[in-house]
Amino acid sequence: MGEVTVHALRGVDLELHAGEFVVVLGPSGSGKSTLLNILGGLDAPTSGEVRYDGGTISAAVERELTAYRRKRVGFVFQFYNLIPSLTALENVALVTEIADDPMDPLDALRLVGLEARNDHFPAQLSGGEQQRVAIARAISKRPALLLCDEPTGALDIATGVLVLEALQRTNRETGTLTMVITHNQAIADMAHRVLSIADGRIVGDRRNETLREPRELTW
Ligand SMILES: Nc1ncnc2c1ncn2[C@@H]1O[C@H](COP(=O)(O)OP(=O)(O)OP(=O)(O)O)[C@@H](O)[C@H]1O
Repeated sequence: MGEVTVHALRGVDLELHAGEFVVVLGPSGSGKSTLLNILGGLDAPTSGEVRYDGGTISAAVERELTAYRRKRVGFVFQFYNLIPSLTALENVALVTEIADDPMDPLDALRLVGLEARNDHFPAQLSGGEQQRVAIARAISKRPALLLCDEPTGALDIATGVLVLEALQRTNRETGTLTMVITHNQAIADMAHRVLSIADGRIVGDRRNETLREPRELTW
């Protein structure tokens, strides 16, 4: 940034495995979003490599990167980014129409428990329900990787738990590698694996022996 050099990440070395539910914890500015954006092909590292399924994403040309994002990666952000003039089902169908081997959009909504609300517009849904539609949309293309940046950041506990349950169910039933960035330490207890980031470095990488269900979490 002009005269100032910002090191968002410093020598991150990480291997992620199919089917894992990974929570990434770290203070504000520690590099969590940067890591997620690099893994998702939204940002490119200035040095180093990102490998996926035998290929190198960091060296990919823009067209390949677009294909990687479109086919392999689902994104869920803190604010749901639904299209207000489309119903829940149509928001999901927007993605399934351009995917290679998508789910039926109604099946995706069923996975997040919102099948009955399929013809409702975002304004007719609560924040947590909108986030579950965003999850259905992200998983409907059957991504290998589901990247979630503070998915419960804007929600109260009860609603956040429903969103976490939807993420857990899709991880279990579809085997999608799910990565959830959060400030919220409590969420770590439902993850297979917990990464801690501080000052651009991975300072912790542990596995939970026993997992807690989302409804057992409190914060
Ligand atoms: N586009 C950018 N240009 C310049 N600096 C950036 C940019 N994006 C991130 N940074 C800096 O990189 C560092 C890591 O930012 P990042 O957003 O990855 O952190 P974070 O852990 O996700 O933080 P938060 O929890 O607040 O979202 C911060 O110092 C941030 O200011």
